[in-house]
Amino acid sequence: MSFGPLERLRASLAKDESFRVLQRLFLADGVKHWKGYATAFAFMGFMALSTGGMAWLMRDAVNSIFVHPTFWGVWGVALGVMALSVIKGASAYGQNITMARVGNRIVADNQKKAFDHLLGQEVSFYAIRHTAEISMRLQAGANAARDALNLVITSIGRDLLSLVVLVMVAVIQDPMLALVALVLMPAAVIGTRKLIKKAKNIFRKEFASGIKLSAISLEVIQGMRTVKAYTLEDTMRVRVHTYIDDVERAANKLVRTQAKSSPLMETLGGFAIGGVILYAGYNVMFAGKSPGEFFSVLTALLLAYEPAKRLARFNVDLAAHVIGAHMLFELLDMRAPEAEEKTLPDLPAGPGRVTFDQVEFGYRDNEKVLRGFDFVAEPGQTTALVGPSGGGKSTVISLIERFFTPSAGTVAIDGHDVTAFNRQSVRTHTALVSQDVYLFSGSVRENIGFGREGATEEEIVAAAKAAYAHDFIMGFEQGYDTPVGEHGAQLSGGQRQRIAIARAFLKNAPILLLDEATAALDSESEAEVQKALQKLQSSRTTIVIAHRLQTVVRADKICVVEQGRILESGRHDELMARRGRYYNFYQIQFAHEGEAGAEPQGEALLSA
Ligand SMILES: Nc1ncnc2c1ncn2[C@@H]1O[C@H](COP(=O)(O)OP(=O)(O)OP(=O)(O)O)[C@@H](O)[C@H]1O
Repeated sequence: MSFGPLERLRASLAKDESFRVLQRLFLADGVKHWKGYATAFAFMGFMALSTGGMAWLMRDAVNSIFVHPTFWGVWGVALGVMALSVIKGASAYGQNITMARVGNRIVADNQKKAFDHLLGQEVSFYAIRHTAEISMRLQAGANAARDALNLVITSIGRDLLSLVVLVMVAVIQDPMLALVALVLMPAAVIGTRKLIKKAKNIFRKEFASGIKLSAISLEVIQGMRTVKAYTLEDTMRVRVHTYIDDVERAANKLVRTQAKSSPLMETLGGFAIGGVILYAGYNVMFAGKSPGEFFSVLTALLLAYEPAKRLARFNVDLAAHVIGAHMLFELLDMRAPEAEEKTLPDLPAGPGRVTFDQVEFGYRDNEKVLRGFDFVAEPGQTTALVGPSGGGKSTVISLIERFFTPSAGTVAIDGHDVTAFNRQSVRTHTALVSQDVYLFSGSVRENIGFGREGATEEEIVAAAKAAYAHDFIMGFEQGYDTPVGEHGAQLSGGQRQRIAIARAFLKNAPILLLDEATAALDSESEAEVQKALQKLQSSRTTIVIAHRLQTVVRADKICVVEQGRILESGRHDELMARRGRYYNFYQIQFAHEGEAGAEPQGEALLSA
């Protein structure tokens, strides 16, 4: 993976980043849901007060049983505790439900926001990032954003409030007694600080290993046929197991680090209770104090124990969520060039004349793929691009689609430089059938229907007929409702291609871009599709890339593309007469036919 998520996280998650991530979370999501959080907070307040009330009642419980036993006193205290427990139970329920609903909304909002942002990214964004990393940021990142907010709210609302109320109860009952216990509290919190840094590092490692694991397992599953065909099971097993072991190791390390806060708190908590028993026992036995206060403080302490423990671990737990939320924010902060240019005007409608003027382009610095590329594709004509593999033919189509932007020169449609218009409007002028047909899980009908929103059943069927797909679709038991499977896996290569052609026909755009669009068809289907294409071509600009010369001999213009330039162009006969590069290709491709100039029948590739 070229991305190196661990390195990026380490570099960007600076010391005060936790604070900034939290601040952003609160401003972006917390404020928006303030009503939900206020409700949850109110429930937590009730929880804290009822908990404090219980501790308070312990004094009366002990005194009314042991010191001044009265019938009504015992009843009063018992009913009081029951009433408080009902309030506490109801508040806990209310708080959980409210927090969960707000939390789920935050996850959904963030996922929508992140997904919309992904739609606005350029094609090149996806070329350098693994699907697993993007989906991890989308899933785990949104969950972490919710968990970070919830942790902060519950820590303040439930734990801190409970602690404050309980401490107040203890202080009111016996200030000295409370003091003895409270001295040890800050020590526990300070003790966990060292653990936080360690936990953050481990979290980062766990995330990075998790991304790698899901990336490699996704690849292996998707490439299972290749794995099996080349008996790569053992190689892949070793690879995947290594990553699983890494994740396991990080998880174990994390648990060890987190668990370190427990003995600290247990010990210090025990010391606090021991101190209270010593001091209070001495007071009750020798200073004549009532045991009620002692029990009340002890109960307050015991009840304070859990929230205090959680608060001491607060920072350690928060570290994980902050790192996750940071991953989501990183995704949201990346520029989304396609979304940003929505303000650019729409490309005006026109016949669809495509021109390239001295276009330079490279995917990598210092590696030019197109060099001074000049090219014209006229409306109503078919222009074919032929030439050796890697010459830059598909790149020409990518530039017309504005998947990439030239570094110099101009790509224009009807004389308008495409970079001056928003990409969506440029793409409404084009219908693309590329080498790798991509079908989405769903029915045949849906997949053809993606060509044009709101297309009628008749239009879909007409497009399928034109693409020579109707007959095989009707051969399926479920007809147009037949599921195509993941990436169209339940169809043959030729069937997938015909569905993609039907989709492009349905789009009915002025510029038709066919990149090896009929390569997977048998000769008979190809001849039929070619006939349909010829009908369509009369009213639009068609640009065809083909390795099989059979598909292009009738083109209005054939351009030979090699090393990012057009070497020669013209009609088949003209190029043959010129006896140049095209003539050579032709000779090589049809060498087995014996004589040059014979009608092409072979399917050899142009691989000179
Ligand atoms: N996304 C990409 N990132 C980096 N380099 C790329 C990318 N796509 C293509 N290239 C490189 O650009 C060059 C031209 O590729 P292109 O796909 O345009 O060639 P082509 O003529 O269509 O080849 P083919 O006939 O094999 O499909 C090749 O050297 C290829 O390695």
